[in-house]
Amino acid sequence: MEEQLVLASASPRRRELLQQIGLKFQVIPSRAEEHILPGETPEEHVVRLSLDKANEVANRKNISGRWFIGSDTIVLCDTQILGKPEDETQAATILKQLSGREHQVLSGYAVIDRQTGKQRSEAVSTRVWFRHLTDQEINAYIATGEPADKAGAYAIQGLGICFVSKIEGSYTNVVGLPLCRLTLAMKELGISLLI
Ligand SMILES: Cc1cn([C@H]2C[C@H](O)[C@@H](COP(=O)(O)OP(=O)(O)OP(=O)(O)O)O2)c(=O)[nH]c1=O
Repeated sequence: MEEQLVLASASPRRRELLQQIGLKFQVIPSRAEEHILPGETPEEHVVRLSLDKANEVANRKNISGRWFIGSDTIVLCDTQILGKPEDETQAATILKQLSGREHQVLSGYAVIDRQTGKQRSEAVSTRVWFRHLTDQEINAYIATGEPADKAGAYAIQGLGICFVSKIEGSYTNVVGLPLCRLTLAMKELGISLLI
């Protein structure tokens, strides 16, 4: 029997986080578009995209499964939304901006129950402080390839942890899914978990 839970994501980080808590699920990357709409707040943005990603997969006719999870992660610095860098130059600009200061990582999640039509969604924020980074460190970090597909051009679960002097809030939220909040929402929608 196919798994009833579907992760609508191409992110290996999200897959690993759900595996970490013992869940069995299908992984189907979403094809939802990721544009910022004029006037929407960062919180509204990540929640909308999370819902779009989950709904896009849930609405496909040939897909089995009952519950669909979508998520989106952005970095907020100086009220500016920093997504995934388009190239190495942009990665360097982002890392220089984050150097020596605090930023916010905002992840949205959405869980949709296709059987009952019920859904839960929310934006969760984590505060992260970076120590000062030299240009040499930034260039060496970019050369590792790690920043390429990460919001804010770093990975807290990788080498990027060396830049983090302090964090306040959920760690898994920075990696890509706020597991504490998400699992509460999953329970409310009837998904059985070990705890
Ligand atoms: C800040 C940070 C982000 N990230 C990653 C998580 C996400 O994969 C990515 C943000 O991009 P997203 O657009 O949220 O996700 P995605 O395109 O990788 O996958 P999908 O839309 O299919 O779910 O940044 C880390 O892995 N570690 C970090 O420390």
